Amino acid sequence: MSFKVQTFNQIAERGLNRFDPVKYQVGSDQVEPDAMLLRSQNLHDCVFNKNLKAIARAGAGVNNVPVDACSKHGIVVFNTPGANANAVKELVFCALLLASRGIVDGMRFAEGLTDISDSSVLAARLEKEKKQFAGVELYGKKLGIVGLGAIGSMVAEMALALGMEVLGFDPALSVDAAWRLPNQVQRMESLQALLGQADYVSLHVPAIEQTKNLINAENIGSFKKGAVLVNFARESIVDPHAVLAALNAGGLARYVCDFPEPEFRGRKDILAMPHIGASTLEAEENCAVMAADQLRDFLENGNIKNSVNFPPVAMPRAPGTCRLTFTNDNVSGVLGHVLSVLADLQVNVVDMMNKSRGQLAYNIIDMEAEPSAELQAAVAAVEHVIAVRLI
Ligand SMILES: NC(=O)c1ccc[n+]([C@@H]2O[C@H](COP(=O)([O-])OP(=O)(O)OC[C@H]3O[C@@H](n4cnc5c(N)ncnc54)[C@H](O)[C@@H]3O)[C@@H](O)[C@H]2O)c1
Ligand SMILES: O=C(O)CC[C@@H](O)C(=O)O
Repeated sequence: MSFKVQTFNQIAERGLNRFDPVKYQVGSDQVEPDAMLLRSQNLHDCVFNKNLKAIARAGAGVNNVPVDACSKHGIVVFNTPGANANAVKELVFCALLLASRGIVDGMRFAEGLTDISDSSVLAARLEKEKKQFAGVELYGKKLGIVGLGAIGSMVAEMALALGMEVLGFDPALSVDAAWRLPNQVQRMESLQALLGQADYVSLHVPAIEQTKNLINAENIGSFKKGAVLVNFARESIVDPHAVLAALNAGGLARYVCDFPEPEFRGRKDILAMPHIGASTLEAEENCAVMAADQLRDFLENGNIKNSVNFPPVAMPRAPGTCRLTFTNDNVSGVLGHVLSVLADLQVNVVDMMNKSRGQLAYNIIDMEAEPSAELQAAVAAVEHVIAVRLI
């Protein structure tokens, strides 16, 4: 059994090393790959080859992957939940400080005093001018966190440790995420309520249809006067024109984000970084290793962990068996039909698992003996079966 994995973007070496070179050909030049491994590469206009079985996003957001189209073709899409959350949390801490203290302007000012060569003259000038760069402390301020998943919950913990009050809003909070959340986080019933009370607002929601322009011209007026908006989630979540208008009107004090826009240039009240929230050695390695391991387990065993469109499925392999996996539309009767095909071909089933998620169902069947050549085609021909593999 051998597989081709096509890579996009800079994938950490530690992740690439997880692929055994005897079984895998890995690289950006692979054609007709079994799987793709990527970071922010936009796949929306990509034409997928018929052999493609899986796409692994080494990161959290999957807005660069056409997930619905993948589901239609039975392509499993993975991400790496939480693997870069600490990196983003640390940069949010930095963003809160940058927004509150005269760090950037003060450093630029000091750097700009190039005409002063005497250090005591320089020190006297800096002492005289430093009042322009005075700021405020985070301690005692209110941080509103929108989206309390992997990153939001870590930001909450950090803010509480800094002595901030934390307000949270997440109407879709999972049970696991709720368990992770410190109980001092005050639950807000609406985004509006959070915006009205927070001194700082940090966004940690996915870029999906429901979060497009979540911060917009209608609700930007709800921010507390002088509040700071922090966006290390995605550009589509914030309407930049609404932010610019609020900054110009003095409603918002600062916008710190990971997504520069041409109109942001030269503004002292906007600090825009080049999408570096997850750009740490540790996060890049964590994401690459997790993505690679998930791909390997899927390609070699058909197991699925951390998919955004398929259910989680893992079945230990019964020794000496051959494994059939298939994806089907989640309608009744398909599994029964496939089992009758196997019975007609005199195949003995040793173990099996069937799970569904939304419109899709996924099945693993371990069979006693090596099946005849016609089995895969016979299963593929069953109505509502989308993809079949023999592993
Ligand atoms: N800047 C970067 O480099 C960087 C790095 C990692 C993640 N991100 C972005 O951050 C996002 C969040 O990452 P995560 O790891 O915390 O994901 P996550 O899935 O663990 O958490 C997202 C949370 O948002 C909540 N949510 C969804 N819709 C919401 C809404 N309308 N209002 C409030 N909450 C809502 C979900 O219920 C979930 O709890 C990612 O989807 C990605 O786009 C950016
Ligand atoms: O790969 C990156 O650098 C960014 C990843 C980040 O945006 C994510 O959604 O995890």
